[in-house]
Amino acid sequence: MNANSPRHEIDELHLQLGLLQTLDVGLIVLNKDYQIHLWNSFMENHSGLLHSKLFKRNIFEAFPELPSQWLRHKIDSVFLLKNRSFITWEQRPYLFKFKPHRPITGEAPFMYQNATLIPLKSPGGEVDNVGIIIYDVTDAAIGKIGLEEANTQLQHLSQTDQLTSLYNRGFWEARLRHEFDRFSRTQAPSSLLMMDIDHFKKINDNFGHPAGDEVLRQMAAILKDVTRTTDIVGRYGGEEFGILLIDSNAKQSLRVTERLRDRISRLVVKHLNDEIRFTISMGLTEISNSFQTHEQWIQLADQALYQSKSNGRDRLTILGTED
Ligand SMILES: Nc1nc2c(ncn2[C@@H]2O[C@H](COP(=O)(O)OP(=O)(O)OP(=O)(O)O)[C@@H](O)[C@H]2O)c(=O)[nH]1
Repeated sequence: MNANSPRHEIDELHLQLGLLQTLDVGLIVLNKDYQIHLWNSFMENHSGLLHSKLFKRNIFEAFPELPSQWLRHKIDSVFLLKNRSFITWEQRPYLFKFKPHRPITGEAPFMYQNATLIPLKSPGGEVDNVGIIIYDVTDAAIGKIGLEEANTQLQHLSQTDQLTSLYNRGFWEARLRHEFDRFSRTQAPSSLLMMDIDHFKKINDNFGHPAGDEVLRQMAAILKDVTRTTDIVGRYGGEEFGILLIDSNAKQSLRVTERLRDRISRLVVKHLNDEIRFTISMGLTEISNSFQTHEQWIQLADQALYQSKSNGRDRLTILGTED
């Protein structure tokens, strides 16, 4: 038989496809009408549908759940451009919703898949068929997703104060520095509010450390409550907190300090049989071009807080808005 005869080509193709049948990947061959010409044993095993049942059926009719418009477009461009095309699980977790089958991937809800679309050329250079190879990448995908989740959790832990769930000092100060740098470009006002619970040591001494912790937690919850989600709330030290009020000048920030004083004055922290009331002192400073560094901004707000303390506590002092 002539090596280039159609009969020989088909035999050759069958030989190759026979080999591919044994591989642990899915293989589908489609013609230009999206009719299935090959559905290998991997696909049979995972779909529960035999090649003989699917032979010459339009793949989009046989699998209406496929993203038909998108996949049709992909297949068409492989026919047209005669180039390979790739689909990764990160783009779409799967093409065919198969159950995961490996014990290690017990937590996977389905088989994650990568796919390669290959133009199958006849010796004349025509592309009459497209092969789709489906790879089971569930283990790799689950590993990567797990790693990303662990990283997010780690990142959260490294930014957050355990007791109050506010930003910890390091992260809060980094955000403040960022805002300070941004100000030099935008000149958008922000204000820094530093605050401290009055006579907190007495709360610990009189009611115990766990009661003190509860006071800190409830104080933190109020801080979150009276601020916008864009404001940056942090625990600066033991019983000292800082809030970066974004896009608020000192005058606008007074609405927050008033709300805060009102909420704290009505707060009664119940712990065991005790009812704990407390007050806070505050220092407020609007950002200014006169600061060379963000530390100077913190220093002035801290100085304002210190003045509130030395003038009798339970009050607000504003410093540094005259320029
Ligand atoms: N319960 C509890 N106490 C803390 C924590 N961190 C710091 N403290 C306590 O906070 C207290 C701070 O006391 P001081 O700095 O003397 O301030 P103060 O008693 O609030 O007095 P003024 O600030 O002058 O009104 C100390 O007793 C610390 O032990 C914490 O995480 N939990």
